[in-house]
Formats: sequence, C-alpha cells, structure tokens
Amino acid sequence: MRDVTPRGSHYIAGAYAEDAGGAPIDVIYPATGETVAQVHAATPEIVDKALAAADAARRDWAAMPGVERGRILRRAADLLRERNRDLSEIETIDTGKPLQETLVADAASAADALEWFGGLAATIRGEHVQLGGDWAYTIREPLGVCVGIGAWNYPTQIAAWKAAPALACGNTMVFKPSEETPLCALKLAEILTEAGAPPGVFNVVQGRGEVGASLVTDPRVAKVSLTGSVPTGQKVYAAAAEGIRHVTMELGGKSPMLVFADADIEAAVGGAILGNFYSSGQICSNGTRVFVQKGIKDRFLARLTERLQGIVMGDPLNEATNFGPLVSAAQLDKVMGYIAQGKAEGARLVAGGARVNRPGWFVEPTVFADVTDDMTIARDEIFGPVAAVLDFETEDEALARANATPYGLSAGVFTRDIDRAHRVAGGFEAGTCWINTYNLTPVEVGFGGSKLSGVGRENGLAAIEHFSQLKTVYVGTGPVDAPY
Ligand SMILES: NC(=O)c1ccc[n+]([C@@H]2O[C@H](COP(=O)([O-])OP(=O)(O)OC[C@H]3O[C@@H](n4cnc5c(N)ncnc54)[C@H](O)[C@@H]3O)[C@@H](O)[C@H]2O)c1
Repeated sequence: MRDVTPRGSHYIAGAYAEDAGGAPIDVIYPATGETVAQVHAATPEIVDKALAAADAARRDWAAMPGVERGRILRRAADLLRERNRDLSEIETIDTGKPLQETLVADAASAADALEWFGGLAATIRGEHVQLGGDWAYTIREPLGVCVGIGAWNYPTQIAAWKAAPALACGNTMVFKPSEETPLCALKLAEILTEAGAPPGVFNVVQGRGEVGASLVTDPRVAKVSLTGSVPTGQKVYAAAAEGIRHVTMELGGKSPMLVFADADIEAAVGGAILGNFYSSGQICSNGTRVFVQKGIKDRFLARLTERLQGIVMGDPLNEATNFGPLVSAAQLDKVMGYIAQGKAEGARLVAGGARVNRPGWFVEPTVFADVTDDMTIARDEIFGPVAAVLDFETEDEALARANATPYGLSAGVFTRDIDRAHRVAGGFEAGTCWINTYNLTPVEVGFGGSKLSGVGRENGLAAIEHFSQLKTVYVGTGPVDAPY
C-alpha cells in the first residue's frame, strides 16, 4: 500500500505543524485492520497556534473582495478535480469506503462545494431600504473565526462543505477531523494554500473529543459547525451557548422511506439500496426504516434480496469492489450488537446478519422484515448496513409512524401518485425529503435536519446565512427630533 503518512499532524498558517507531545492516534485501514500511519492529537499549544493563525488572518481575508476570495476557492476546486484519484485513494484508506464510491462522491463533492460557493462569494450583499427621506442599508458580514468539527464517514466532503461557505463569506476556520479519519482534511488545507488562500485562512488540528471541546469554548471563536452524533451535538451546542456562539449542527437520524403499492418497485428497491448499503450504511441521512405498503411486501423483499447478490465485497482499493468494511472495530461491535438485538426482539432476518470471515471490519448487508415500531432496530441510529422493513396499510398511518421519532434529518417517498408524493413530502417532519429517489445531496440545495437531527443548513444559499450576520445601518438625513 502507498505511504499516506502526512508531513505533519496539523496544518497551521499555511504549513504542516507537529507536536510529538500530543497523544498518538493510529490511522487504521479498515479493510485489513493494519495501522498505516500515525498522527498526534493537538496539544493546547497547537490549538492555540491554530486559533491565533485563524484570528490573525480573518480581517484581511474578510476585507478581500468577494470576487478574489471566490477565485481562490474555484482554483482549489480545480486542483481537487485534477487530483481526484490520489485524493480518493487517501479517502478510501482513511475510511474503508470503496474506491468506486470515493472516486465520485468525495473530492468531487468537495470540488462542487468550493466551485459553487466560490462563484457565490462575489454576490454576497445587503440591501438598500428607502425610509422616506432617510434610508437604511444592510451589510452581510462574516462572523470571524469558525470552528468545524467532522465525523468520519465523509471526511473530505464534510471539511469542504464547511470550509467553502465559511471562506466564501470571509470567515477563517479551524477544522478538527474525526480521530478515525485524520488524513483528508490535511489535503484540503494543502490545496487551499496552493490555490492562494493566505496563511491561517483554513487550519486543521487533530484530536479526539477533548480537543474539539477546547476549540468550542475559546473566546476567539464566533461559530461552531459540527457534523456528528446527537449526544455530541447536545454537548457542543450547550458549550457554544455559553458564549452565544452561532452553531450549525448536522447530526444523526433514523429516517423513513415510504414505498407505496403504486411505486415503481425497481426504483424503490434502488432507493433502499442507496439509502441503506452505500458506504456500508454509514450515512447520516439513510432511510433505514423502510415502510412498505401491504400488497407489495413480498415482491419488494424478493427483489431487494435478489439485487443484494450484486454486491462485490473485497479490497476497497480494487475498483471492482462496491461494498467495503465499517470504519472501525468499535463500529463493527456496535452494528453486530444491533443485529443481535433485532434477532432477539423477533424481527425476521431475510438477508445477511453476520460478520464476514475475512480481515477488517466487514458486515454483510443485512435486511430485517416484519419489524415493528417499538423494536430497537427501528428506533436507534445503527450507522451500518442494516435495513429494517416495516409494513403499513394507509397513507395517514405511514406518515404518522414515519414522524414518530425524535430525529428529523431526512425522509423519502416512492409513489406514482403525484398528489400523494407532494402531500407526503409536505407532511414529513424532516429537513431533506426525496420523491422517487434517495440520498441525493447536490450543493445547490440546503441540507440539514429538524428536531434532534440538527439546526442550521449546509449547502445552498441557506449556508450563506449560517456563516454570516447582518449589520443594519440607518442613515438620518434631517434634523434629529429629540423630545427635550
Ligand atoms: N447530518 C449530517 O450531515 C451528518 C453527516 C455525517 C455523519 N453524521 C452523524 O455523525 C455520527 C457518526 O459520526 P461520529 O461517530 O464521528 O460522531 P461523534 O459524535 O462521535 O463525533 C463527531 C466529532 O465530534 C468530536 N467530538 C466528540 N465529543 C466532542 C465534544 N465534547 N466537543 C467537541 N467535539 C467533540 C469527535 O472527535 C468527532 O470529530 C452519526 O450520528 C451520523 O448520523 C451526520
């Protein structure tokens, strides 16, 4: 395997940085369990240097015309595309996701974000409001130093989905990747420097939760954008509240997918595959509660299990592989625990259900049928390749049950009835909904959750609002009419 050891654990002020005093973090290739590199967690000195660099850079970066900031971001997008294969291989080694996926979904998605927000940077503006003879105008200003904290499932994409709108608005950023996947954000930082981003505009520090926590409460920080689980989100949101910091919370989910009897079954099965087994099920928006209307259940299950035969499990670096391992031994144990619980609580196993007998953290794509709403596998986010298929009879019943969850990240509906499609989408309590497709998240439209799944939005014009604030300037033109 190629050497993926980075030139330093951290990236600060336009260069790699190291402090060997930080706790070691092994980078493990999930397909074999072997350690392929090591980085060090940031010490308090490293955290301070990164925040100081971001703080020192923020005024000049904010003062740079949007068109120039945008040009740098678009240049970074081009570099990401030019180096897609190299970056995809690193992403595969970091996460275990098949190269077949990373070649199209990671650096490519990051490039889309940098290109789109780069194009938008010159258009960020306020408004003029005439008030009789007086007037007011508004200025959309950056927030300052933003902290990004990432999960391990899409390390390049998560870093770029935060950096692109943040930098387009004139903020600077300190990003902490997940301790499971430290490599990819460093490459993004390198590329931003090469594209012309001044030192300190985008910095990366490594570490576990405590490093993240120390960033969130630093007085220099104006905003925190986290992608992670609900329990972590609750802690980070509470810690950010102390300083009234802005937040974006991209958290977990247990999203429903409703398949009506009039649906195109082939499309619905495709949606269920994308929404349960792509990235071995490690996707926040997955539709892991698949509600199938009475009458088509057997056909649906038969076709789903048949199409799962098309899975090619193997070395993720082999482009023929389309199903990889879970990210870590801990995630494997968690997923196997849920599979055992599904069996114990009486769900009917119709596919998979076992750890694969090979090195690394592979779990078979697993489908449970006859799942009921109260079962643990229908309530908890599993974050692995486990689909729970539930039966339903009527639209009202399905919608009520789909919404009966504290989460609200995503939802999908498959039907050929156009009225029902929009009625159901309107009734979903979720931030992102799909009609007759699943898990598509283009940069042009906002993405994020409601209820426990989060606040704020990434992507789309919405992200600009979450990385900027409005200043209102009132201009008086007449005498000042005071009462005394
Ligand atoms: N909504 C989305 O866009 C989205 C996308 C991907 C993943 N996720 C969610 O992420 C979760 C899986 O990722 P994970 O296991 O890495 O999540 P996690 O919550 O364990 O960790 C997320 C990040 O937070 C950091 N962290 C942990 N404790 C912290 C603290 N007290 N203060 C600051 N930072 C802290 C971690 O080091 C890591 O970088 C799932 O729940 C998944 O649904 C959500």
